[in-house]
Amino acid sequence: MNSAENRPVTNIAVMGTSQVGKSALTVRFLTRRFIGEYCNIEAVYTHCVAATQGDAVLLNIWDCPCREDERRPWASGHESRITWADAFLLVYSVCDRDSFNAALQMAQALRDARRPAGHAARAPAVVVVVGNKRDLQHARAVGTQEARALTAALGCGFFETSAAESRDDAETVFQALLGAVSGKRRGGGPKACRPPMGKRVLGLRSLLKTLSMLFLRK
Ligand SMILES: Nc1nc2c(ncn2[C@@H]2O[C@H](COP(=O)(O)OP(=O)(O)OP(=O)(O)O)[C@@H](O)[C@H]2O)c(=O)[nH]1
Repeated sequence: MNSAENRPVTNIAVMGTSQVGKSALTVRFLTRRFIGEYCNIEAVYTHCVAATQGDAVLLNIWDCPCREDERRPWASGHESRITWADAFLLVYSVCDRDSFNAALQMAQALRDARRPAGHAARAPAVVVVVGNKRDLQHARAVGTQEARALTAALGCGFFETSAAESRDDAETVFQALLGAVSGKRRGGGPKACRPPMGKRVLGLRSLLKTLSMLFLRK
């Protein structure tokens, strides 16, 4: 067994309604870049990160794209994500109240799904709600204090980000998720897990290739 196989693995599902910046945040975290236009592909990115607290972690990030008309992305086909993920990043746009309402409903649905009635309590997932597009202050439709209070009431972490303007916001969010997951795991040992069945697994090299294809298209 090599050292990579001994690394703790953390699975993160990035969810939210369409056009809120799920791919932008994921790509910003993985490459430190904002390219403005993202392929609408569903992919699991595998990446090794040095966690702020503790050793290196192998991260699987499932960027779940959402169709334009899909206002309830948690309503169907999400069971595999719920069982697969250690943590959920629920993204909304601070300029789009519907996307915020959807993120709250998603957080609620995750909480209910991870604690099925009549079953022994299962470890609740780490859920962080992220209000993205903080740079678009003139178009803001969701207040910071309101969002902080409502997400806290659901037991979620909360951040506001700008994938477009900040190089550090995405890093802060993903590191907070990693810290919360490893905090929960302490004593339980690393989880052995794989990318979800049937999903395309991309390393950083494939992601960079996809990004350079996008640049060349422009
Ligand atoms: N101003 C601003 N625009 C952003 C930001 N993040 C993303 N965008 C833009 O918002 C649009 C949607 O971004 P994506 O990352 O593709 O959004 P998504 O949630 O992955 O969208 P789907 O694939 O449709 O689910 C793109 O035009 C991005 O350039 C941000 O922080 N600020």
